[in-house]
Amino acid sequence: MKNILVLHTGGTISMTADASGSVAPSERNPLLDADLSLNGRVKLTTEEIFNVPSPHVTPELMLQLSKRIQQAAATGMDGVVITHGTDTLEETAYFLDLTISSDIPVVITGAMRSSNEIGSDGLYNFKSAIQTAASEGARGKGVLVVMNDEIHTARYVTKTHTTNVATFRTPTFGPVGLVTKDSVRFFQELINQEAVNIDHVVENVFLLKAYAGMDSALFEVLPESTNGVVIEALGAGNLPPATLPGIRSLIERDIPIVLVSRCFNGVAEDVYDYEGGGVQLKKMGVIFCQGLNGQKARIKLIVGLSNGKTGSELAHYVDNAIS
Ligand SMILES: NC(=O)C[C@H](N)C(=O)O
Repeated sequence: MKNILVLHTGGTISMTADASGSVAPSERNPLLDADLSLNGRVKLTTEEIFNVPSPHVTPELMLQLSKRIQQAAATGMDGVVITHGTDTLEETAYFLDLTISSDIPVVITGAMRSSNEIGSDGLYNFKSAIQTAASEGARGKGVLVVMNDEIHTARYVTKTHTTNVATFRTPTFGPVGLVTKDSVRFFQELINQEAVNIDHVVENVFLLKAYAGMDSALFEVLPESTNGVVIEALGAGNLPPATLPGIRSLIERDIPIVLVSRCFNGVAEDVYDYEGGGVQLKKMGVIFCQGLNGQKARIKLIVGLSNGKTGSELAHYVDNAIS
């Protein structure tokens, strides 16, 4: 029998739709009444650690969740399942992946349809997540996201559709496993990454998206207290030339700038050697982050800074996304 800790945090999976179709938190989380012991194979211990829609989730709440999971691992739990709203699920999942050092399975899930809607996917995803957390194959694989029968890594999964139940996808690399009625199968090797220890989260790390004709205006209005900036750059990792004065002034202020691509697939690299091209940006000191999307790169920058990393150590930590 596996002892699994369930941590409910809120989101559509625990919400109810009213007669007009508007969705809001339920008076009582319907998942609390679900009997999902998988025919006596698992014993669930359930906590509502918080109950918020995921747009209300902050890095501070992610840290609280991370600490609770580490404590559960230290006190003998065999696995952890987290239910979460889908809007920021990928950010929480990646934050946990970067900060939890235990190798017990940690699985996060959510739902696209609330508990009383036709075709509600919550209970089913919850069951799949429990199955995964109770499986031997999930050990040592970092934080996993289970939705719609698929298993994805926290590092690369992203929400791709506003309503479709098949919203969670892993661009470029694909899912790492599959949940069937009775089994959990993994079909990709996972890359391990060492977790870092943090006891607080650094604030004022911003995310900007590049666009045709972008200039330095947004860089110039960043507050004095800015600790870091992530830019979703164009294509393989290029920016319009008019952004360069803004980039230069941030680098002169020792504010780390991390660059990812705004493209859905692929990695950012210093390929182009023209004004604003990746070669020039890298020479200026911009950190290229390979394979993460903007919101994940921001989480990684927050975790790195909160761990006290600076300079080349921070650059190595942030850019080392694939190897
Ligand atoms: N499907 C969902 O869970 C979306 C909801 N707005 C949330 O993230 O809390």
